Amino acid sequence: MTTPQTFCCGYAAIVGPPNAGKSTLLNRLLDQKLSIVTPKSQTTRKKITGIYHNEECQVIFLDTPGIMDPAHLLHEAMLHTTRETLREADVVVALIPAVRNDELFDREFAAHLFEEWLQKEKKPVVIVLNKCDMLSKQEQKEALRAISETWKPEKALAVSALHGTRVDRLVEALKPYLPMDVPLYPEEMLSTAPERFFVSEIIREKIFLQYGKEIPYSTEVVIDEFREQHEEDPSQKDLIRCSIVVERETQKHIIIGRKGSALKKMGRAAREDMEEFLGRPVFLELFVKVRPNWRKKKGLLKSYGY
Ligand SMILES: Nc1nc2c(ncn2[C@@H]2O[C@H](COP(=O)(O)OP(=O)(O)OP(=O)(O)O)[C@@H](O)[C@H]2O)c(=O)[nH]1
Repeated sequence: MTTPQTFCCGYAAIVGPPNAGKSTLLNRLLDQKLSIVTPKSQTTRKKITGIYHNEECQVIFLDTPGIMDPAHLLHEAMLHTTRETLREADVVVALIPAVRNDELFDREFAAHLFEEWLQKEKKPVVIVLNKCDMLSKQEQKEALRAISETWKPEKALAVSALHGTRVDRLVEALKPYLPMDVPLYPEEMLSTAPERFFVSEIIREKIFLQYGKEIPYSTEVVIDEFREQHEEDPSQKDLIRCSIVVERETQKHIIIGRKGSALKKMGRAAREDMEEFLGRPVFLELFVKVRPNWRKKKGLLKSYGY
């Protein structure tokens, strides 16, 4: 039986620079694709809660948008999300990617993360040096030593989120900083975000994967209708109607492609993933809309949930 004396449960925020592997780590920890992963940076725009369970603890992970210099209002809203998420956390996972050059990791970023973000919040910090598959054992040790000596986190460990190396040790490292409490969520629950959120994230992922240059960054995905009808009538598929919002007409043409071919290809890939995620058939309708400069407009950002 779980009692507050034997069980711990709390919030762990995952922070780091864009492309550090935060989403990959979250998906690996939960053994499920909850957060979108692409080789491009800044794919994560909103906070995603993933819930990890074992016999001794429940860790509610909060993924955050990557920390970077804000270029417009959307970036500022993303950084605001990161700041708010840090405040909610009992413990912080600071994800620092290893790099294969003379520095082993980005020292300048790590200094910025600690000095401008983490020291102000005064939360316990576990440093995770991710992408350690890119470094030798010796280099990993050197990097961890340099990090520990400079910023004195509660703990520092090297993992590879991509390959799953030492990811299980992270939960052990976090446990001492979680309050003793009963689980807040039932065991079968992997996230508090609704299905429609994951559906829009799947479309965003496909856009990031298929289109180049500024297109993914100028795009927002809005679910206009999510009609769950398959469960009641198995001859029907669930209907998902969705708008892809871009900033310019030229972007709309690129998204649609010649005779609709690009949109069709992207829609097919998204629908296949959605069906796998939801475990039921989906009819997906996509519309492309132009909303000039949506990333700079407060009202529109708000209506998109930022
Ligand atoms: N070699 C290596 N690559 C990794 C590892 N973890 C993540 N990656 C890659 O790094 C890229 C970025 O991963 P994400 O998980 O999307 O990174 P993120 O920090 O969530 O990115 P943002 O959405 O920009 O905040 C992807 O191409 C991943 O496959 C790792 O342990 N080793």
